[in-house]
Amino acid sequence: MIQINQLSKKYKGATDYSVYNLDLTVEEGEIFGLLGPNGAGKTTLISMLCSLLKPSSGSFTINGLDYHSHKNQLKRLIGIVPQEYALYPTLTAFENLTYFGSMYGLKGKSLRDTIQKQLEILGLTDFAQKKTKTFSGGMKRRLNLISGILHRPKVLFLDEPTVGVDVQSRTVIIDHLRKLNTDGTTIVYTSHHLNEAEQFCTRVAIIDHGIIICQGRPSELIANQHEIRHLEDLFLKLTGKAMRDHA
Ligand SMILES: Nc1ncnc2c1ncn2[C@@H]1O[C@H](COP(=O)(O)OP(=O)(O)OP(=O)(O)O)[C@@H](O)[C@H]1O
Repeated sequence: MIQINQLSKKYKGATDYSVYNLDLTVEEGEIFGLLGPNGAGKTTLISMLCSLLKPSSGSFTINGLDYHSHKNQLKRLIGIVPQEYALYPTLTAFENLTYFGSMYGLKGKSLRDTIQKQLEILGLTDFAQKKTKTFSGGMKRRLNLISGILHRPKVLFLDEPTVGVDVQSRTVIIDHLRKLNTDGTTIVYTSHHLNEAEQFCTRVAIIDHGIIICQGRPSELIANQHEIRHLEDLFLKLTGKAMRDHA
């Protein structure tokens, strides 16, 4: 489904690579977790896969399509849920979603029905006509999710979709992502919630300094290590306890 070959990114003026010669395959139907400390390169990688950022070198295909030759086809195939809220604060929830739906060529009754259904599943029906600037963090995260899935993408990229939300919102978001996956959407997501990733992902890759240092099924990665009971233990063992401050 996703085939990444020797993908690298060095930002303009930077001395180091943020992603370096990265090879990775994600199979159709997976829920794949990209895990790593702050500054590891997760957002950089996901931004390149969403075609929001140009790679310095290397290549990737999604469903056999390469960005350079099939840009428009690829854009329809994928959904993006960015880390920053992609919402217009002075528009209502319904207006925001109508705008995002129209960007994917959706319109009319079918778009309105899809929006209403998604708002209902994510518990936002009563707030459809409210401006999003009045929403709590959890509500914005749920709305941000809907904006990326209205066109029923085959592959969904999510950058920290549950950051800063309470357990209730997180449960609704994860349950909905599971349902989307069961219905045929391949999911690639980044998170700092290692317990969540352990439960949610079919496979994970731990990234540090732009390089994959370990990948596999969470249960197998844990079973293969002595005195490691959870993904978080393995994560700390592999990436260390030093903080990763950068500016
Ligand atoms: N626009 C940019 N210009 C220059 N350097 C950047 C830019 N964006 C990110 N970086 C650098 O690239 C590296 C990887 O950053 P990235 O945001 O991809 O990490 P991350 O794993 O997503 O981190 P976090 O968990 O904090 O979101 C960091 O060293 C960061 O400082």
